[in-house]
Amino acid sequence: MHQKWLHTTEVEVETINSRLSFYIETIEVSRLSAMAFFAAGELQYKGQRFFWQNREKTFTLVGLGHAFKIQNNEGNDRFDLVEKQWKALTKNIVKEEREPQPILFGGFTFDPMNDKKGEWDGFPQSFFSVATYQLVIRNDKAYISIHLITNKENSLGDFEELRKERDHLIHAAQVKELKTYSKPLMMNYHEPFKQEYLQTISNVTNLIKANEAEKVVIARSLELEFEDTVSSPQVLSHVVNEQPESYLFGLEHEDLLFFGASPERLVKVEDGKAFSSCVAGSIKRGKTAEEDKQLGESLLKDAKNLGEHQYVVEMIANTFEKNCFEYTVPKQPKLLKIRDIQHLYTPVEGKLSKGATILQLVKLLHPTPALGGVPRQEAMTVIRENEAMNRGLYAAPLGWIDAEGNGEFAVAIRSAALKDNKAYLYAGGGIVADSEPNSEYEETLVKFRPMLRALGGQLHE
Ligand SMILES: C=C(O[C@@H]1C=C(C(=O)O)C=C[C@H]1O)C(=O)O
Ligand SMILES: [Mg+2]
Repeated sequence: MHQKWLHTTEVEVETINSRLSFYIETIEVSRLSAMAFFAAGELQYKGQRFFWQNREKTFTLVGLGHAFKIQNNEGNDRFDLVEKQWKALTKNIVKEEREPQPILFGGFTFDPMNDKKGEWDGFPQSFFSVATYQLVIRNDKAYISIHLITNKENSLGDFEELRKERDHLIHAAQVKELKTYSKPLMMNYHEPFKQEYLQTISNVTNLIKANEAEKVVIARSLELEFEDTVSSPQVLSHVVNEQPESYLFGLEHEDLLFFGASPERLVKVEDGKAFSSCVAGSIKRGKTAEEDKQLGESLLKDAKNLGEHQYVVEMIANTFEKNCFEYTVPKQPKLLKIRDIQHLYTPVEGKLSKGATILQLVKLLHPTPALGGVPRQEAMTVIRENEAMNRGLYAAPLGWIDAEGNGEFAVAIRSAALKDNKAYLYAGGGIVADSEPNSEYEETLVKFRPMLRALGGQLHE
């Protein structure tokens, strides 16, 4: 194994109420499979792992174990609180050139005011962690960092143990865990709220016609049951192989795995530049190249879908207007084609004003009208009162930040929660005055496909 020692750092950090030492050691390793590294943590770190890959596949991140958690149930203050604690934790870290830094990974649930019971019971409104073992693959190089954050006086012995364990994990990832996984065996497929969903869509279009809101995104869930408990690497490996054009993610919290393949960026910040994307308006892929092209062209001209899209463009442009000294928004949407569906897509870019940060943008942007609606508060009330489920992290901001203020959040759609031998799949769509219950229903079926496929479920036409 080729190894290059980088550095060991000890910094004193004052968090909200205690003094901690932050030990970091990063080594470069010969390239290894991120999935195999994730799988190597199956015994020791199950329930404390995460996986992330950006759309361009230029950045892959895996975390095993929690060196430190930042979590809270503080409603609207949750974004500020995570930012404050992360700053406190990292303010003394000395940046070394070109090395990956400690990364904070996690998400903010869709709606802290939703109290419906279900698979998300016990999940915090904000849940982030710094991994004990962090794998970063970037620019074709792989780095593994050990993070130890402790209030103990002398932790060098503990750190030595972590080094041994790291070497076992690397060995397992390179030698033992390169498996191919079969699809889980599905026993039951429930569409629990189909009639309610169709009814809700017609109720919501009536509310919209009565001017109680302009656009509301309504979602529903599917429940699958499997013969056996399904493991995280098993489903993630299928998602990774089957959805090359999306953000790929998996986040474990105790016995729940939330995972998915989303085409939608909420916000990315890199060296003071901010990027967001408006993704709303959908049509299926064609069976032939010609049909696909025709469907795409009709989507680009369709008034109902352009309407859905425009709400998102206006809101994101408005947020960039207030937080950037310079920004661009193309006048016309393009097509974003992914395996199962095509969307209207408008990228937005800007240069951040002084004081604007990625977490502030997440706070301001979430939920965009692609996932919530217009006006925001009215739409959230309609969602809360009309959806049968708790969205948890579905349609919510999920991603990472580093100590320098760089990071990226996707909108966690095309996603599912896995708990024991059950999976809950989520999909929704933007409802406007001229929405049709049946075609919205069809749209959700298309949006379920990526996760249904990864889980070995049947595919609807
Ligand atoms: C809500 C979802 O997707 C969102 C809704 C879309 C629509 O209604 O056209 C398109 C893309 C997403 O912004 C979902 O996939 O569950
Ligand atoms: Mg739609």
